[in-house]
Amino acid sequence: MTRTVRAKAPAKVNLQLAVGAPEPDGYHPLVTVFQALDLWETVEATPRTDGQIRLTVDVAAGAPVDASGVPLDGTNLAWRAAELLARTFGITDGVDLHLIKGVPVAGGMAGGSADAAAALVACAEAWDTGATRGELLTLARRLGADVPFSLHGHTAVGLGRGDDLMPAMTHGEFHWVLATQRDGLSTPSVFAEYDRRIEAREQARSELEIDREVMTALMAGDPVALGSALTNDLEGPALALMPRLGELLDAADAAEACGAIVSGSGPTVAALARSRQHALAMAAHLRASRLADAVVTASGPASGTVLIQD
Ligand SMILES: C[C@@](CO)(OP(=O)(O)O)[C@H](O)COP(=O)(O)OP(=O)(O)OC[C@H]1O[C@@H](n2ccc(N)nc2=O)[C@H](O)[C@@H]1O
Ligand SMILES: Nc1ncnc2c1ncn2[C@@H]1O[C@H](COP(=O)(O)OP(=O)(O)O)[C@@H](O)[C@H]1O
Repeated sequence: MTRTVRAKAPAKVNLQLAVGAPEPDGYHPLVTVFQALDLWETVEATPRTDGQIRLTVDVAAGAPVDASGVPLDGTNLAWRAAELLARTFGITDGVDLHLIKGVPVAGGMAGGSADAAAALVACAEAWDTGATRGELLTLARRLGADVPFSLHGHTAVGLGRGDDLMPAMTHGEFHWVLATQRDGLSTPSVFAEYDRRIEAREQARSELEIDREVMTALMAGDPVALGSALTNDLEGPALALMPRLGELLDAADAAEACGAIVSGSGPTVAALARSRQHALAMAAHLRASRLADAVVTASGPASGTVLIQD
């Protein structure tokens, strides 16, 4: 009897994103601190005996997601993850993949990477590959820079392309408000804008170091200290491509956010609150500003990719 296996993977926000000059292959060396948030992508995998992969997409109830830009073919990251896993483990079965999206598309929150991580975990189980977590992590790195963190979750430092992970110590829960836009920003175009800026200045950031203030604030569980330590080298480029995000950052400031930042390559704005209650008040303020298409609250750190048991 065929059975359906479900896995869920978290969204992320970058608490620090320091970007170096591009390498010859176009990729940029990063020092980043990721935090997983409790907004989830769910992937359902049902084996097929004909060797084919098929993919369908839904939106989770109430999620701020316009899924019209999600590819339904072999370019979808979840599809690529299933293909890579099958090739690696000599699997001849196919799979029906059903994605239930809870993370904005092209929002700088790694929704596609979460789908890839969840597809790896769900298909590994559905096909009974016996793959270890370490083997899945190796495949995740081949799928994209953010995919290993989607698998790992919690809070972690990312080096190299962002895919060389070290767990970070944290204390307690952090409460976030996420202001999303219907129009996404493409990650390569934000990195390209970053490159134009460093060419104009004729130099990139000279040192790439883990921000001690971020690490100390995480260990202390101190949202005020963490809020003032948030940094993102891609924020300037994202603002240049979508200037209205500047008004959202100002609105978060006016709502007394501990700190607010463009998440990764944007355009989601992530604002850190003092408490869950403050997050709800800030969300109401940002909704009333009408500067975002949707505003949701989330908490971190959330777990990495896990199987959902029925
Ligand atoms: C910027 C970040 C920050 O966490 O995330 P998002 O904000 O997009 O979610 C990541 O570095 C994005 O990771 P991800 O989206 O997985 O990247 P990939 O699919 O591997 O690469 C997409 C494109 O991003 C650029 N890229 C990505 C990672 C990196 N270290 N240097 C790069 O220059 C390249 O132009 C690459 O072609
Ligand atoms: N499973 C997927 N979900 C969303 N987008 C996907 C997926 N697979 C491929 N894509 C493509 O990747 C782009 C970036 O997607 P996403 O991961 O949501 O954003 P970001 O890289 O900003 O975190 C999308 O615009 C889409 O073209």
